Amino acid sequence: MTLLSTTVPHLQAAWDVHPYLLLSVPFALYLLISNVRSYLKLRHINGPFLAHFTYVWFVGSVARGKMLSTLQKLTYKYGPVCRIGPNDLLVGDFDEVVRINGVRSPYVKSDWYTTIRFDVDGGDSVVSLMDTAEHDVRKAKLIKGYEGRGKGQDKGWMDKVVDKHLVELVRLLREKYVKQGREINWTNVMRYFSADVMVEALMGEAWGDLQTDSDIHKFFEMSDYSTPYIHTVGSWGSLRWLTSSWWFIRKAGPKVTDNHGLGKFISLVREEVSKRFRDPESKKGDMLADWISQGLTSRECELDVILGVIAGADTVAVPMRTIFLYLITSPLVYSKLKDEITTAIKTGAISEPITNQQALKLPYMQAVIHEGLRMMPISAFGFPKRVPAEGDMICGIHVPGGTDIFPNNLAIQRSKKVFGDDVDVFRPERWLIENTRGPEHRSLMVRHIEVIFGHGRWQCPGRMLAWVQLNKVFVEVLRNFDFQVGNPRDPWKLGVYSSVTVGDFWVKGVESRQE
Ligand code: HEM
Repeated sequence: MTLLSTTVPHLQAAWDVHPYLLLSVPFALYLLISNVRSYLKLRHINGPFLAHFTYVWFVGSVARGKMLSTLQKLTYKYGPVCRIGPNDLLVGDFDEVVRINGVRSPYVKSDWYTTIRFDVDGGDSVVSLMDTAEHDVRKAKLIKGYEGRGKGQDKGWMDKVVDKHLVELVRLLREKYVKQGREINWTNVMRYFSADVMVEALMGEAWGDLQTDSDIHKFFEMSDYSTPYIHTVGSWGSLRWLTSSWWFIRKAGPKVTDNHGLGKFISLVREEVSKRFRDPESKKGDMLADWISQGLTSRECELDVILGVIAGADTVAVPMRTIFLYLITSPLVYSKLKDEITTAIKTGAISEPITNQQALKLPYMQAVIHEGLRMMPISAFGFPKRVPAEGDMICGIHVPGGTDIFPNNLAIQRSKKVFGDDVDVFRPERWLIENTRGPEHRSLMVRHIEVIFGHGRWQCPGRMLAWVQLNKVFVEVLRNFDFQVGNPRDPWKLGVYSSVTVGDFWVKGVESRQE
């Protein structure tokens, strides 16, 4: 009673002078307690000092866009398990990442996935569906269409979709650039190619980015500025509940009334989907036709077609740029690959365009693609999963329930145990069977590369379409042209926010076709 009667007048006086200061006391106490609780939860796991208490370290590192070198330093300093946030660990052990993401794993998606929501009306595509059972049901309906096994998709469907745009790509390179002696914006032509492939595969007709050599709907303009944003916000645990709330998306997200970007693109997809639901027989043999026949609702179709373009366009264009830079700046590798392609043409081992099956039989080209993916893993770290309530042992360390686990793709792809001591060197020869410890070892190497597509029930359903494009594009451009980098001093602008972005990448091409 005495304490109360002496304290209240003091509080009253403080309130009169500094009301905001007084209000900030409970907030500061809350922050202090929650930081201490966060620290204690994972205090036995090493990582950068700030990462133990706040998201400042993680957010700052992602926003700088230099995640490749950051992850490399972390891996050397802290080993396979490292703390990168108050509730977040990075795991670079291949077996553990495969186990965590396995089909029977009790792990669930981290709420990081909600940052990939884009629908102003509150719908989820397969990737942002948080409930595992709902995700699995949706994915089961999507998978055949994605893999070219759906209704109306014949055996050569994927080859045909890709070939059509390869022909267009070679035409564009020859007519607009090589013949005129103009430098090629490799960033753009690769993304126009993969976008046209993706849109045609999904809805039966491409936008025509390649034909017009332009970002027709300014889709990439939107994705260029949203990629750093999504990754930065996604790494800020306490901010993402706000930015992924339907309220926020409705206020700041894309609108179907927009005349370009994601909003415009959403309205185009809605139009096509509603047309197809009115007349399901109007187009056959694309992913959408299969999904309708699988019983997806029109809302689900809309959301998953939109996701397909977002997930499948620039993702494939990234390795078509990164592998290409490694290739054209490594003369010994370049000439060996050219020789392999020339011999295959002369001996009739490959058709024009090359088929996916034929490409799989070109050992040096397979080596170049795998090594290029290894050097630059498209996303430095993978999508996080949440440890089940009872906790788990990861690499022999106890990890409490509720912790988010990010796969460290870079560490997996630079594993010295699997790839040898020179892991930081671009050396496709390591993939040739005679240089491996035999077929089993080579297949282990391949599985290490494939973690870039995720694993288990969450694995990327578009990876076959991605491989078919990668397997064909280098053969088709190299059988026609020779290339050199436009600006050897500063060949491109690279950003690694987890996803890799490549801008300002110019190359010079000359005719090299021998009839
Ligand atoms: C080299 C190119 C690609 C890479 C590296 C890649 C990588 C990934 C990754 C890491 C995931 C998430 C896995 C997880 O949740 O743990 C994913 C999911 C997904 N990807 Fe890809 N992807 C690529 C190309 C494509 C293409 C071409 C398509 C479309 C044809 C596509 C469609 C999807 C979809 C729909 C999902 C969501 C799957 C689910 O939630 O179960 N991706 N991809």
